[in-house]
Amino acid sequence: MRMGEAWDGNRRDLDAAFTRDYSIVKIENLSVYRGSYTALRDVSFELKSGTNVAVVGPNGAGKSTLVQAILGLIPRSSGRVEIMGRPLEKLGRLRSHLGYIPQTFLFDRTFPISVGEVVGLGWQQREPFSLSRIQRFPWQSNPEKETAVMSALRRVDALHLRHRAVGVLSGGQLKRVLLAYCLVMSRQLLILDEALAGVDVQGEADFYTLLNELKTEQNWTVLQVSHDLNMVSRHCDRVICLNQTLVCSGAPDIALAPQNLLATYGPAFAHYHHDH
Ligand SMILES: Nc1ncnc2c1ncn2[C@@H]1O[C@H](COP(=O)(O)OP(=O)(O)OP(=O)(O)O)[C@@H](O)[C@H]1O
Repeated sequence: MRMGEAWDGNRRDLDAAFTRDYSIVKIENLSVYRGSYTALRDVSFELKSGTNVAVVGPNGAGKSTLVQAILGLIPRSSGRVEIMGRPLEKLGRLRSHLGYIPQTFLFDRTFPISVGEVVGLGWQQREPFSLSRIQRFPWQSNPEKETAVMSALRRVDALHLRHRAVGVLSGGQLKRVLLAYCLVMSRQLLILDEALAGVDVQGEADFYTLLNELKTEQNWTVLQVSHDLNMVSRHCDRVICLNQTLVCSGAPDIALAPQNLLATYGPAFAHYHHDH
């Protein structure tokens, strides 16, 4: 049973998504202009259910642009994005099955909201169209939600932070809390955009281990932008090398082979590789 199992009118789509080799994301000929600049050109790939896929590439390669286009946060110039078998524009309530942890999570650190309350924001009722007691009196406590929040925080080893103000958390603690926010409801796809930037080496390794455990338990498909090729090669199933266009993709030992890294990062990589 997946944590935070949710009611959804699109049950058939979800059942399909639980089976292996189901296509969670399908990108066809995606191009994105940012102003007059072509940030992404003619990118196509598919993500299968239950895989942990990294997007790597140099600064300005279009990695965040790709993630934002998949989430529908920025417009596409051309091409098609399908999520769970549906065009992005027709995702409807299935959108709640996407979890996203951005590169930077900017908020007012003096805002008085606790960790438990933040995670609770990710929880939704099972029957959204019925006027339940909770919807009529949203300030009243909801035992189902409390249980879901506690079990998500426990799973990311952050239950002890539950009553702490979110503004006082360290970078690593905040990332765990955001992961709990994603975990409190059933999700299919988790997108992380350099989510571990600024987290120390041990924290990063622990987070990757936790992410892979959750991927197996929850059958999450994970798409993560990362600059840490070492972590990527150890923890991801597939790697997509991007530099404005898709340079290559495949298992880490193939995609991260020196000739592919040279094609992705250019001569600067050759110097780096030589010096280390
Ligand atoms: N809002 C914007 N307006 C105009 N150009 C932008 C905008 N955002 C990004 N760009 C440009 O699009 C290109 C791709 O940027 P993007 O942030 O997707 O790269 P990235 O691979 O995520 O880089 P990094 O590794 O540095 O985070 C860059 O040349 C960037 O300058």
